[in-house]
Amino acid sequence: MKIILIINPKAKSGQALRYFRSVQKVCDTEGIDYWITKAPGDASSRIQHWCLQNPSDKALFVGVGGDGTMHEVLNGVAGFTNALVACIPAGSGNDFARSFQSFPRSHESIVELSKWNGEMIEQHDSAFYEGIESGWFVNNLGIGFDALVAYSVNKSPLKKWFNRMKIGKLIYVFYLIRHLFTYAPITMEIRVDGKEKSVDNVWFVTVSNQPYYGGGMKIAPNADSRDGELDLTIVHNVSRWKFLAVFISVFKGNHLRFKEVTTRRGKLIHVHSEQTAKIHADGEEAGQLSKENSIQIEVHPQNWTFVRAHKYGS
Ligand SMILES: Nc1ncnc2c1ncn2[C@@H]1O[C@H](COP(=O)(O)OP(=O)(O)OP(=O)(O)O)[C@@H](O)[C@H]1O
Repeated sequence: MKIILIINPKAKSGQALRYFRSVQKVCDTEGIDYWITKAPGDASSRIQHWCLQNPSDKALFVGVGGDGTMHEVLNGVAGFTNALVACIPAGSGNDFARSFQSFPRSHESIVELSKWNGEMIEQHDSAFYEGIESGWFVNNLGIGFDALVAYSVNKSPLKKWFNRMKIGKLIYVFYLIRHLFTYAPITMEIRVDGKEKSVDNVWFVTVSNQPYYGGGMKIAPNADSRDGELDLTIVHNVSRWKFLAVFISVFKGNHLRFKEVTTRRGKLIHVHSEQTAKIHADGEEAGQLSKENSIQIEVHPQNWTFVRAHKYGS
């Protein structure tokens, strides 16, 4: 079994790279391979290439970065039975690591990984989305306001500054408030396992495979990546000020008590709108909804293998 660290040098303004430099010698001694990604998308394509070139070998791909890095690792291993996944969280939000027991950023983690004996394996669900763009996600996919916030955060020149001040997670709140007073909610037709409903004044719909997003907000407290279903959270018909209250309550997962928050659960989801809305998958840009297209999201139960750490690290 090969163990390969996938290091995103851009994650949390270089945190992943700094960690890797501190353990590079241990990797060399322990026989752990490493790839430093060269650009967005590089991790997925290199993993796919490795799996195709080595069909009779197995590899454990350890993402060293944030949720964008884990999103790329998952898109790389999808469909390959010779690839497993682990995580050393080194990003700004690290929502993946809140639900999937990851390795701490330590020298010991590298040693533990090198001695890994095939135990601590778990099967988890992921989901495939198809609209203008298509791909896999493992945390959540959002349409509407939350995608707009995610786009702004990803493009923001302020991200470095927030990370340097050690308040990286607050950048989501910053852009939330910025867009709060200008965002125009839209009507969406939402079909869950064949049951369709038209919902007016939707701020956003989030489809979750695990509870967390946006750097620790518990958007779908009941989501479980092993139950073969996706959890929808729909925020609609809410005034701007109440929306702020709803959003603040998401940090603790208390938003479900608001009548403006509807939840549904299912395996196959379609969303359509006559108006445009941005889409994110695991916080990464994933196209947009418009009247010419819809998006379909389908859960694929237990289709990837995770190697968890003995102790939690985030
Ligand atoms: N070599 C690279 N150069 C530029 N961007 C890269 C490179 N490798 C990966 N990326 C991109 O970097 C982006 C950010 O990575 P990631 O999400 O892991 O870190 P983060 O934003 O700090 O953490 P989080 O998503 O947990 O808040 C992702 O969109 C990923 O595709």
